[in-house]
Amino acid sequence: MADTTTETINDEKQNQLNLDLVKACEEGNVEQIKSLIEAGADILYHDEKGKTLLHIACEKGHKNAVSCLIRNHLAWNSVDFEGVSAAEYAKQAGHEDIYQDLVEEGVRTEVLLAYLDNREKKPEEKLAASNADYLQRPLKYQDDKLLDSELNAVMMGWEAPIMEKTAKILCPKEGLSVMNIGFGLGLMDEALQKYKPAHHTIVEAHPDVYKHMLELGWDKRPGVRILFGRWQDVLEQMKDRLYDGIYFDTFGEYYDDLHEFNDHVPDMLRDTPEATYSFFNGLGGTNPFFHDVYCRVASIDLRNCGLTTEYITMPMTEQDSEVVWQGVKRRYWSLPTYNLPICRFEL
Ligand SMILES: C[S@@+](CC[C@H](N)C(=O)[O-])C[C@H]1O[C@@H](n2cnc3c(N)ncnc32)[C@H](O)[C@@H]1O
Repeated sequence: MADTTTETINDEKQNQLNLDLVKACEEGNVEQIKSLIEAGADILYHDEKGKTLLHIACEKGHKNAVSCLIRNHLAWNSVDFEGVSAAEYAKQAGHEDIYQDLVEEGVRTEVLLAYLDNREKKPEEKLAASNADYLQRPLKYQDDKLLDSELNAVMMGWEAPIMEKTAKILCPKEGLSVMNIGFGLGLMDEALQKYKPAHHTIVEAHPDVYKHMLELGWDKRPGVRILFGRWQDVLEQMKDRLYDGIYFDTFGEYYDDLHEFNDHVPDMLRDTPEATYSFFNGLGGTNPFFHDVYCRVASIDLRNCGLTTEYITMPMTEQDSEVVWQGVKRRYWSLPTYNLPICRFEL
């Protein structure tokens, strides 16, 4: 049986080490931080609100302490129990340089992880399980929403200004050739049609959405061709022509899938300075820090495909009211701005 007196002494010693480490982080004393970690202080220590050592160092503006904690494997994306990242603590306290350092750290880690992850995955594992699940679940169109059977919002009407602005950039004049992956509520496709494209391919995988498209007569619209199937499965048909504008906005897929799609874009986008690719930039849509990291990661991935990315920032207000999210399981957007990606061939 363990000796309770010894255990109490050990607990007290551990507590003291942890409190000393908190103090060292508050003071930004890097030498002290290092020696306390070596002495066994808990780098994963957090308070009752989930505030980690990284939050403390960020809030106090101790740049060197932040990098020391990261070098000692404290996660760059640590969040408190309310989901607020350490980087946001830095920003809120006016330490923009630390915020940017953490964005850099996040980008480095994510790019590396994505590379390692992709290298290790077999092709069949890359088929996102959640996309297959999603495609089997029934959908319903309700007011200005498209919902799945678990009340996840596949698409919502508040995104209309994003779709309209993007469509105008993708199809700036009549007679162009455009492609949209993911019909949803048809907001993007309606917006593209306003600019009278000569050719308009729509790729859609969900049978309920496809049925809805046929009911609305999309298959009879001039210049429109519908490719029914997962984009992964109809790539060959998608690639049988070139497009001046391409938009990607699917559901139940991950960043990996977007990344994989990006690799195909140069084969389909017309080789002109105006030809544009864009995608729904919902990555990290409920956390400004993760969103910033993902915007940078996406630009790096696209640069590797020979495309430059510029983000146009749009103020977002429509999705602010609680009423908009009534009846929806999860609020997937809460940022005050939307970063609309414009990706073009590097000249
Ligand atoms: C977010 S909605 C698109 C909304 C659309 N941008 C609009 O303006 O209404 C996503 C759409 O992608 C479709 N989708 C999901 N996975 C897909 C895949 N792998 N290939 C093609 N379409 C897919 C969904 O069925 C859904 O209709």
